[in-house]
Amino acid sequence: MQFVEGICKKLVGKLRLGAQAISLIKGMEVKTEGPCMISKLITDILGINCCVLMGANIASEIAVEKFSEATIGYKKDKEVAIRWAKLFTMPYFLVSIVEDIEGVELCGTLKNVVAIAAGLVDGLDMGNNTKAAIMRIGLREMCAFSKLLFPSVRDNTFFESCGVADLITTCLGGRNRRVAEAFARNGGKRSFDELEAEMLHGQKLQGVSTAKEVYEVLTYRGWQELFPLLSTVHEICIGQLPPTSIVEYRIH
Ligand SMILES: NC(=O)c1ccc[n+]([C@@H]2O[C@H](COP(=O)([O-])OP(=O)(O)OC[C@H]3O[C@@H](n4cnc5c(N)ncnc54)[C@H](O)[C@@H]3O)[C@@H](O)[C@H]2O)c1
Ligand SMILES: O=P(O)(O)OC[C@H](O)CO
Repeated sequence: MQFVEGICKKLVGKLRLGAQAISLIKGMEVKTEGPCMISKLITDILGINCCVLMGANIASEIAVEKFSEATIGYKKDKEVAIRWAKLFTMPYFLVSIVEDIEGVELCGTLKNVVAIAAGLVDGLDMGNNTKAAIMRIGLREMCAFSKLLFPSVRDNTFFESCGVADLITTCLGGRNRRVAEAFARNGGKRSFDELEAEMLHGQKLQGVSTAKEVYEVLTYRGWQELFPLLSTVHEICIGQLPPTSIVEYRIH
C-alpha cells in the first residue's frame, strides 16, 4: 500500500466529476503528523469520497464462490455505501454497511499483525488454547488501539465480518500466519523477507510492515506498554526478541 499515494497523484485531474472510490487495501501509512488510513489518503489526494470494504475474505475461497461476508465502512454518505453494497453482493458474498470507516479499515489493517502472532504460536506448536488466547488479546488490542486513534470507532464494528471474522480466517488460513509459522519453525534465523520471497512467489505480507507502522505510532505516543502483543510482534519480526516472546505477557 506504500505506493497508493504515488498512484493517486497520477490520477489527479483525470477522474470524472462525481467519481467515488472504495478501498480494499489493508494497511496504513505512517506520516510525521501521525497514522493516515488509505481511504483518507485517497480522499485527500483525489478530493473524492472513499468507502472501504474489509472482511473475512481469503481470495482463493471467494474465487470458487464459497459463501462469505464482508463489511463496507462509510463516513457520512449512506446512499453511496448502499450502492457499493449492491454492486458487491452476490448470493455467496453478503455485504453489510457500517457507519464507521476508521473502525472497519483498522480492523482489516490490524488483524494482519495478530495473524503474525497466531502463526508464531503455530510454529512453536503451542496448541489451540494458546492460539485462542493470542487471538483474544489481539482483538482486545485492535479495539483499544483503534479507539485511542479514533474515539468515534464503535465496539460493534469488531463483531462484523471485518472484525472478529476476518481475524479468525486470517489467523487460520492466511499468508501472514503461514509465513510467521515458518519463521518460528526456523527459530527466527531466516528473515521474514527471505521466507516471504520463497513462500509467496512475489506476493507481499502486510502484517510485518503494518507491525512496524503500528510500532512507530506506539513509540511516538508512548503507548507501547498498553499494547504488548502489537509491540512484541514487531520486535520479533526485526529479530530483537525470539519468537517465544509472543507468549510472555502479564495478565491484562
Ligand atoms: N489475497 C487475499 O486473500 C486478500 C483478501 C482480502 C484483502 N486482501 C488485501 O488486498 C491487498 C492486495 O493483496 P493481494 O493478495 O491482491 O496482493 P498481491 O501481492 O497478489 O497483489 C498486489 C498487487 O500490487 C502490485 N504492486 C506492488 N507494488 C506496486 C507498485 N509499487 N506500484 C504498482 N503496483 C504495485 C503488484 O504487482 C500486485 O499486482 C492487500 O492489502 C491485502 O491485505 C487480500
Ligand atoms: O493472506 P493474508 O494473511 O494476507 O490474509 C488474507 C485476507 O486479509 C483475509 O481476509
